[in-house]
Amino acid sequence: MSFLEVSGLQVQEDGHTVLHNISFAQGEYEKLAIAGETGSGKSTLLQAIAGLVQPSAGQITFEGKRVIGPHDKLVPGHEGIAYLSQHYDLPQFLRVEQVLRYANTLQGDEAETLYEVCRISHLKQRKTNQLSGGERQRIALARLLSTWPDLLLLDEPYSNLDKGHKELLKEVIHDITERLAITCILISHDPHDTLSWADRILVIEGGRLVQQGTPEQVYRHPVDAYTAGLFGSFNLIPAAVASEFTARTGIPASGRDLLVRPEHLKFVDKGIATLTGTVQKAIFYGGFYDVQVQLPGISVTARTQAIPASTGETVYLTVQADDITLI
Ligand SMILES: Nc1ncnc2c1ncn2[C@@H]1O[C@H](COP(=O)(O)OP(=O)(O)OP(=O)(O)O)[C@@H](O)[C@H]1O
Repeated sequence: MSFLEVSGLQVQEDGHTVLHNISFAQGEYEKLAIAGETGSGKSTLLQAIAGLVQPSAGQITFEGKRVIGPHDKLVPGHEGIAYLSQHYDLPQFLRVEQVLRYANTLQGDEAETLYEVCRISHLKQRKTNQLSGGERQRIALARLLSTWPDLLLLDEPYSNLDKGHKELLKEVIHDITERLAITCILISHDPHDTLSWADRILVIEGGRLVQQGTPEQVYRHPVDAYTAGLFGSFNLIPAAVASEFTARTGIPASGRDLLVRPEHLKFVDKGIATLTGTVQKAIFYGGFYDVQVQLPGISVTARTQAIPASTGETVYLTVQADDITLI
């Protein structure tokens, strides 16, 4: 029995199918992230898991029991599952301590641990209208967790936070898993948040689950250009010029397009190069340069720590077989 099992889930809104036949399972304490472009159905998927959106087909099973949709339940939601919406709300003009007391089902020490984990112990005497966005969010989170759910669904928790509040919230989310033993699913549009945190990432495109895998798998071997683009920049090499790239790699010419990440195109000496080109321009990004190189038939971007040559000069490149994805 899986901790969470979603099978053949379909959701319709206003006559449109928003989620198509989604199936996956999550183990207890497995950190699952959901990635996808705006409008792909990520929030709808979390809301269906929370029992807040009615599936039109399929089912969701949590800890062995079916999650009931809002059409079949007087008070929508599931007591073991908490959903932190992008649009959370706090009561106005109350002291934080009052907000938490009204929601709280926990006893003294447990409640204090929760407030400590959420980094809000020092805010209890403040009024809710005297808080920053990051503080409000951590209080909303503590209020939600005071029912001590087994599964926490976080919908874009880092959007609209400055760097300091974002880093603090990352520590809070880490401690929610480690200290409170609550399993999390997280949506973020920033690949740094998902790649660095998740055990597994689900990629949603147009309401369909198009790939699931470890961060390394989805980053290094995306199934298509859409998935590749969610996690960073890439070069799309059309099949017509692909043989130049696969030369000396042992990858057979397959008539398919290739994906290569900029950092996987390496500047090398002429003797071991597979590609010869001309530097078009180099753009400085702080920790690295993106160098645009004109090859026969295509311009590519290679990422490097140091500019290999001046504009107009010849450079030599190579790429390893493992770093090429056929699509
Ligand atoms: N209640 C609803 N009524 C009609 N359409 C809806 C409803 N809820 C969602 N949709 C539509 O379903 C699609 C998926 O929406 P959803 O909010 O799940 O996407 P998302 O991937 O979370 O987007 P974002 O990243 O912008 O939050 C969108 O086209 C949206 O307009």
